[in-house]
Amino acid sequence: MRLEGEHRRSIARTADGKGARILDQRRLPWEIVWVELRSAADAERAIREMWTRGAPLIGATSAYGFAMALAEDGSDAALDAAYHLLAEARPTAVNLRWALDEVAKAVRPLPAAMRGEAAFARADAICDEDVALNRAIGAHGLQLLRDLHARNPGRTLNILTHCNPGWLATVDYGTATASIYLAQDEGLPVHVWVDETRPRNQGALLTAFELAGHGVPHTVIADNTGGLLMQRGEVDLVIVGTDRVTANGDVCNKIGTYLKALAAHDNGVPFYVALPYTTFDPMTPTGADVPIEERDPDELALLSGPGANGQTTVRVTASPAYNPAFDVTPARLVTGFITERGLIAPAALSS
Ligand SMILES: CSC[C@@H](O)[C@@H](O)C(=O)COP(=O)(O)O
Repeated sequence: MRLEGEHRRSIARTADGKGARILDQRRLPWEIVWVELRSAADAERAIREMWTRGAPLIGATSAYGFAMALAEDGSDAALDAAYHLLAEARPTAVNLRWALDEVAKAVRPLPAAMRGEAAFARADAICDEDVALNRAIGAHGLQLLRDLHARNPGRTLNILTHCNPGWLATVDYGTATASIYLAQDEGLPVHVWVDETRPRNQGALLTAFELAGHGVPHTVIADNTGGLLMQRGEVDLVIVGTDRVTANGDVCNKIGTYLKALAAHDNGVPFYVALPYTTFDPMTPTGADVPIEERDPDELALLSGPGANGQTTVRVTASPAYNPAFDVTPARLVTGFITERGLIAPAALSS
């Protein structure tokens, strides 16, 4: 199953302009189901329950949710209530608060009756900008891939990624995947090792779906496999996305990213983080200061998927489970940040 078109747009305004349309990512890759969000409460639920996810897309969804609330009631009280409702939907991705602040900044000076339309316009602009940012990140990452390939032109370039840093996590292109899509489009031989990304399997379900849709050769691996592949020289570089990079360059991303960075460091494999400026958080000093989301242990204890008679769920442990959703990779393990402005060394952030 695939979605066609250069611009796949994982979020857009509904036809009547009063809501937002998202893909229900809980059902991918088995079914493509678009859902209409009609209120801030709908948007908050979709973010909290991960119908929609990925740092930039969470930001875009919250912006539309905020706009829906303001279209209904543009008063200061309604503005503050919607801001807080949405800001608390998920704690780790800084893009959520960034997008809400952008909308609030745009509408606060306006009379209540004008705030709804202005908020929708700002949300649209946030989405358009996200596409442009990812496209620019992709262009810089592509140059990096070309340079690495030129060192060993006879070989396929093996890239390892974690979680879903793709167009499903953004409005289009993705952060880490943008350069991979551009490389594939220009005929550079690439192959992607896709970490399954337990417990929610964003790699096995979402990244693999995206790469297949774009015709990129890829292989899903268990989360524990990357170290072995790196020792064997079968990974040329790692590119991941991020939910927040703090002032000192620490990288908060999906749980398991840190272990990949350690293995990459030990094996001399370059470890890159792709992100737009909206994911930098200069107000938070270090990764230790980032709130790490803890999710329902049943996400770990239960496995679900399509069975012979519809959706099947099985329990895979009889013991208590613990499910922190993100970890922190220290800046010292990061080779570079791939941004819309080019490559940035972690040391450059704190200098
Ligand atoms: C745009 S990519 C960066 C991250 O948002 C992505 O890798 C990630 O960790 C997403 O986590 P999720 O919990 O699925 O929202």
